[in-house]
Amino acid sequence: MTDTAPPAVQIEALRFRYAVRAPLVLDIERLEVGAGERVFLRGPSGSGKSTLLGLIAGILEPGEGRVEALGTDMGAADPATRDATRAARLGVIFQMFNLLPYLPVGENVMLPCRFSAERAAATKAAGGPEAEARRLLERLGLDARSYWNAPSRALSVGQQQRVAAARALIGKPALILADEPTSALDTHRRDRFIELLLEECRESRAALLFVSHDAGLSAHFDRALDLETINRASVEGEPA
Ligand SMILES: Nc1ncnc2c1ncn2[C@@H]1O[C@H](COP(=O)(O)OP(=O)(O)OP(=O)(O)O)[C@@H](O)[C@H]1O
Repeated sequence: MTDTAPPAVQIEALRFRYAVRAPLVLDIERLEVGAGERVFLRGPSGSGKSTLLGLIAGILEPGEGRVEALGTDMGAADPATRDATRAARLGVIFQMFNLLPYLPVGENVMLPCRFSAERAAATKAAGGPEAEARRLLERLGLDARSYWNAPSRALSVGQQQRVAAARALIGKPALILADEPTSALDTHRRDRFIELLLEECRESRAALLFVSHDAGLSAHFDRALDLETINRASVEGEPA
C-alpha cells in the first residue's frame, strides 16, 4: 500500500436491477473503501449485500454508474480484463464461488496461483504456493497434514469456509471480498476466524469488505457501514 494506491473500492452513482422490469436492488450515490481498509457491511437478508459484492467482483454488471475495484472500472472492462483482475488481485469468499468438490483441499487453496502468475510470485517469500497454502490452512485452524489430500466435499461446511478463506488469501491479493464466511461457525470459532482473517489482511496490507447480517461482528473492523443507510433503493430486506 502506498499513498498513491487507488481506493480498494470506489462506487459512484450505481443503480442496479437484475432485469429490465425487476425492482431496483441498489441505488448508491457513493461508497469508498480505502486501500488496506477493513470494512464491515451489514444489512438484513435480501437487502443487496451479495449483489453489491458481485458487482465489485465483476460477476454482475452495473446498469448505471461506476464500480471500480483497485482502480479497474469493472463495469466498463471487457470480460477478459475483469476475469484477469479478479484472478490476480481479488480474493473472494462467496457462496457462489464454491470450492471444487472433487479437488483435494490443497489444490483448491493453490488454484489462484495456477490462474495468476502474480499470485504465484507473491508466495515466493513463503516458499511457494504449497508452503503458503499449508501455512494459511494451519493459521485458519485446519490441520493441513490431515486434510491436504482430502476432497473438499468430505469437509464440514465450517471447514470448507476456512479452505475458501485460505484460497482467497493466497498470493496476497489487495482486496478480499467476504460474503457471510462465518455462517457455519459457532461464536467462539467465528470470533477467532475473524481475528485471523483480519491479521492476515493486515500483514498483507489487503483491504477487506466483509458482509454479514450479524451486527455483533462489527467491533472487529476499522469501520462498520449499514447498507440501508447508503442504498436508496427500496428493496424490502427482512429483519436481521
Ligand atoms: N440472481 C438473481 N436474480 C434476480 N433477483 C435476485 C438475484 N439474486 C438476488 N436477487 C434479489 O436481489 C435482492 C438482494 O439480494 P441479495 O442476495 O443481494 O441480498 P443479501 O443482502 O445478500 O441477502 P442475504 O443476507 O440473505 O444473503 C433480493 O430481493 C433478491 O431477491
